Amino acid sequence: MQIADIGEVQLHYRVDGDPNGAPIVFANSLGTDLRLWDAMLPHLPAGLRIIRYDKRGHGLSSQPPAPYSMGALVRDAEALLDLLDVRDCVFVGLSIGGLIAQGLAVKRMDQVRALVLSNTAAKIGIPSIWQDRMDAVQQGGIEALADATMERWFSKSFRTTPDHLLWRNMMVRQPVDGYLGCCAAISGTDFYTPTSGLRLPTLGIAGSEDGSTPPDLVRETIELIPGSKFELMRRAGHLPCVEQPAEYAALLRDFLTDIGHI
Ligand SMILES: O=C(O)CCC(=O)CC(=O)O
Repeated sequence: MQIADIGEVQLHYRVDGDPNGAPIVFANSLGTDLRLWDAMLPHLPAGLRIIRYDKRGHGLSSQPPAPYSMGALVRDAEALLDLLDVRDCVFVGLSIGGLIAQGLAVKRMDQVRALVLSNTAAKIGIPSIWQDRMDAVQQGGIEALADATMERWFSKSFRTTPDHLLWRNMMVRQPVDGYLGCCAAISGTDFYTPTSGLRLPTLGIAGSEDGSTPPDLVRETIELIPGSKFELMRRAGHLPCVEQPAEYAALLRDFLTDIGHI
């Protein structure tokens, strides 16, 4: 467990794998912390320097008051990678993590050599949906959204297993300011134009039962980047690295091999 003091906030992060290996960075979704990747990590190939972190307002990172801007979330990732002296990483971003990935790739070509945009889009939802969610949380806490969220996050079959309750618990334990702050950041973000200008190897991953960022939405963003590859994971929801960790890692391994990162 490590903490990076980047001035405005302190970010909790972890480094696993080979400290001298090729860097791969993971940014997780709304309402989750860096344990999102726990089950998938052991399936990754050897020789990678694996970095993951809790974005502001999540996990063990600082909890500044809401709202947050996407600019601040991108700056946090940028500062963490500078602190860890990371260049030419593969940045894997899931959902809001994928928005951070797009923003960082546009800003810091020296830090990011390739992208994995997982269960994400250039624009997620519309402001009225995010406002409704923020209103619900302000009235009833994150608990008020939890059951509906599980239906978007997980496939029908995964929801019949008790495992999904761990993720429900994780969601409702996130700081309210962190959840609200990130909702505001997503609501205010439309990366359609900057992402259209990206020219770097990109893999898109979608889940066939994703109720948050459905496959067509993910595909539309991936197709903005020439030469990108799109993979659909069947019988998976919004968090395929949880539901199908070995299959998810296999997609990453093939992509890392294709681009010569391993
Ligand atoms: O998961 C995210 O980071 C944002 C997208 C979303 O709507 C998640 C959810 O369904 O709660």
